[in-house]
Amino acid sequence: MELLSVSEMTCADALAVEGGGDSFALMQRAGQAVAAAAQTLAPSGDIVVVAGRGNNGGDGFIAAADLAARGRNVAVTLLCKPETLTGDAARAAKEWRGPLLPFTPESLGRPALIIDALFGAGLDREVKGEPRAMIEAINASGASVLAVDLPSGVNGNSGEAMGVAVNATRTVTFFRKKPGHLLLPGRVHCGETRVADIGIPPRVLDVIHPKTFENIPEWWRGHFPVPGIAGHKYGRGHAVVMSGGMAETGAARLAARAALRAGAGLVTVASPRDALAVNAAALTAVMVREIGTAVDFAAYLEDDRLNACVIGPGAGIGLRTRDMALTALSGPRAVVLDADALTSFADMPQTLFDAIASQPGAQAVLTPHEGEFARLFASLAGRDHALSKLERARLAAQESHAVVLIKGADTVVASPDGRASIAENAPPWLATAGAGDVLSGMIGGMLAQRVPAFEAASIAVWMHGEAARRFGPGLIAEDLADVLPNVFRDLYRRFGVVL
Ligand SMILES: NC(=O)C1=CN([C@@H]2O[C@H](COP(=O)(O)OP(=O)(O)OC[C@H]3O[C@@H](n4cnc5c(N)ncnc54)[C@H](O)[C@@H]3O)[C@@H](O)[C@H]2O)[C@@H](O)CC1
Ligand SMILES: [K+]
Repeated sequence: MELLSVSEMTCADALAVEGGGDSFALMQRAGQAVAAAAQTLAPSGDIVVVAGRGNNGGDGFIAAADLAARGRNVAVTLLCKPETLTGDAARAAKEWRGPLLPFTPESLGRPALIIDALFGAGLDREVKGEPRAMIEAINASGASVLAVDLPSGVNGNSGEAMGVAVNATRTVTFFRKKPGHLLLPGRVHCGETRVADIGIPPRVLDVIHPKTFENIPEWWRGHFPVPGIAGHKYGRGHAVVMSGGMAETGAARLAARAALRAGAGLVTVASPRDALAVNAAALTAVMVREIGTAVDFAAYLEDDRLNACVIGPGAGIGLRTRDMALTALSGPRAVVLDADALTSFADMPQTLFDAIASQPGAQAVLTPHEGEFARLFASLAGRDHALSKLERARLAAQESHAVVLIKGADTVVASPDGRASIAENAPPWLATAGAGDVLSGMIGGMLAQRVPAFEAASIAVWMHGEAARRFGPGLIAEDLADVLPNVFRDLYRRFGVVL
């Protein structure tokens, strides 16, 4: 579940070799894993291996030799002259005694399977010229495509397509996935990604200390909140969700209901007077409390059982929301700032960041979508094309001292301490009005249960995606909270919690 950057993967390889391994043996196992995957993907028909000049191509040669030995009809097309290959790739190429075709799109012919071994972790610039024409031909071929390590053209760290990238049916990577397998558009280019064990001992991770994780239950299970048998509702915390004015109360109610479903012991909607009746009429298990001004809010928050606040959904942009957020941040409680609360600080982000930094025990979570991110972190968003979503989230977390969650189909959560998670379970139909309000409420619910901010946000992101996936197309935001009990039930089973 750890994700390794390209340099961390190089380090893992080096540590495995230092620890008595052999780099060519790693390449052999990588090539054999590719050959095994090829057999499953295309049990019959011709195979063409498109090889580059680096070790990715080396893996391709090993796979070609292995598949030929299994009786498959295989040809290799190589980007350079074989005598210019060096190191392990040169050694792998020597094991190949089958046909070597010219590096032209015509050489592809009409195979059942193309093995893409052109570029892997070593891709370091835009793809142009002959490799570009070859990638375009692979994509137009109609054949199944098995990518070795990464679809050629996809940057392993950022998931960006560097000019052009192979559209793979399946990708086989080695030891651990890389961020580029999960971040968009890389994930789409990968097709289905599988990880092969090539004999790198997991203990190398003790030296590397990876800080990027696939957002899956196995990673956060140690922080998943399970109420104890002798528990009290106050033991599960009390979340407060700030409501906007009369015409904008729905978002806060969505968030409040989600906070309760996510497990908060109690949830209160803090409502301005004009919206009190509409909020009260529409809520049952969620409580309502009149809060007009930041002074009222501060007085209310003197009750230290109120341990998590959600401010932003439908809150309105401007001074009132800013004051409410700063009030929430002035004490030892967890705070989720979303939507309008983020935009309210667009002209004065430093005021927000200073307030978070001075918050005792700082457990703040900011949940921008790309537009809100650009308003709050203008300097990072301006360098948009230079920085990946993962890097932007990390830098924003450092700058704001908060956990920063950048939404999308590849939601990234980053902690000021450098850790980050990437989720890939959100279905396309989760992009629907109000889904973000539900997410901020779920994070509030997790925080109320005293889950640390980074894990609270990551757990909520995964459960939110999972709820949407289970409900299926046609989902509206109101449905999400009601699917959560099923998601909880399965997590309890998965974690061996007795129901
Ligand atoms: N390091 C190891 O021990 C292992 C590495 N393995 C394989 O090795 C791969 C990495 O090998 P390399 O570091 O040799 O890198 P690659 O094989 O990905 O590519 C490097 C070569 O491509 C060139 N190149 C990069 N971008 C280009 C572009 N846009 N246009 C044209 N040429 C470009 C570079 O100049 C270099 O010659 C991995 O992806 C994996 O497939 C596996 O064999 C497992 C073990
Ligand atoms: K590749």
